[in-house]
Amino acid sequence: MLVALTGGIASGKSTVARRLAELGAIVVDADRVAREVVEPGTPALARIAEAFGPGVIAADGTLDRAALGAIVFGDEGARLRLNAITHPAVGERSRALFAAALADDPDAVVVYDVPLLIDEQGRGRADEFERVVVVSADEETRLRRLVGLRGMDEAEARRRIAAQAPEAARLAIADDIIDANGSLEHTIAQVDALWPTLRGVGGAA
Ligand SMILES: CC(C)(COP(=O)(O)OP(=O)(O)OC[C@H]1O[C@@H](n2cnc3c(N)ncnc32)[C@H](O)[C@@H]1O)[C@@H](O)C(=O)NCCC(=O)NCCS
Ligand SMILES: Nc1ncnc2c1ncn2[C@@H]1O[C@H](COP(=O)(O)OP(=O)(O)OP(=O)(O)O)[C@@H](O)[C@H]1O
Repeated sequence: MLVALTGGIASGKSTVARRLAELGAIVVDADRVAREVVEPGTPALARIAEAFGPGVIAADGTLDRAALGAIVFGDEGARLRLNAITHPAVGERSRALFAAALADDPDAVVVYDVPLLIDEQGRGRADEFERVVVVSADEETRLRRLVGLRGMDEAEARRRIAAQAPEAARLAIADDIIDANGSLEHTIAQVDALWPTLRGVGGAA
């Protein structure tokens, strides 16, 4: 079973993914894969340096994430150029990880924690997955978490939210919705109720 877990920034995807892992899922984290594919020496990092200039490479040769973030979250064209470099590499590496997990255990529930499953055109990569779970939280809730819990500057938080598909577009492709506006306990309880249906027992799969 291959499941996509998506949601807007700071909706609570990682929190849900962590719970699913505790319950037995194998989680592949797209943000983490996106870091791996731009490590020093990778073709993607070389292309980023070419496209955005030496200012996005730190003195130690790693990607200066703050510098690149400042460019791409304020400029849609730049963000799409970055996506065009990173997304094929992230997709390829992620698919290899899914295949390895399923080869190891064909009954595994593999969960792909991915913020950008859908794109401006609609379904994006959603059709690659048997189930799409959307973690849903209002924009104001997400903004409060970015500023209050992660210490992000409010303007930066608004720019990041605006750089993603609207909530309605995510909800439109959901097979299952986890409402993450409430308490953590409420979120976890919904994950626990969802899990048997992903395992193919105790409900519609
Ligand atoms: C721009 C970068 C350097 C900023 O790094 P930073 O450490 O500040 O953020 P991090 O990578 O932890 O991402 C945090 C969140 O930002 C959002 N986000 C990241 N990249 C993008 C993007 N291209 N478009 C919209 N939202 C994005 C996601 O919700 C993500 O969970 C980095 O996000 C990046 O390289 N992005 C391009 C790769 C990508 O699309 N990653 C998303 C998963 S495929
Ligand atoms: N009801 C809730 N459900 C989920 N998370 C909650 C809830 N209430 C508060 N939080 C907090 O909100 C934050 C959500 O962050 P989390 O990393 O899970 O989001 P994310 O969607 O993975 O973000 P990103 O797109 O940046 O990776 C966490 O600090 C979590 O503890």
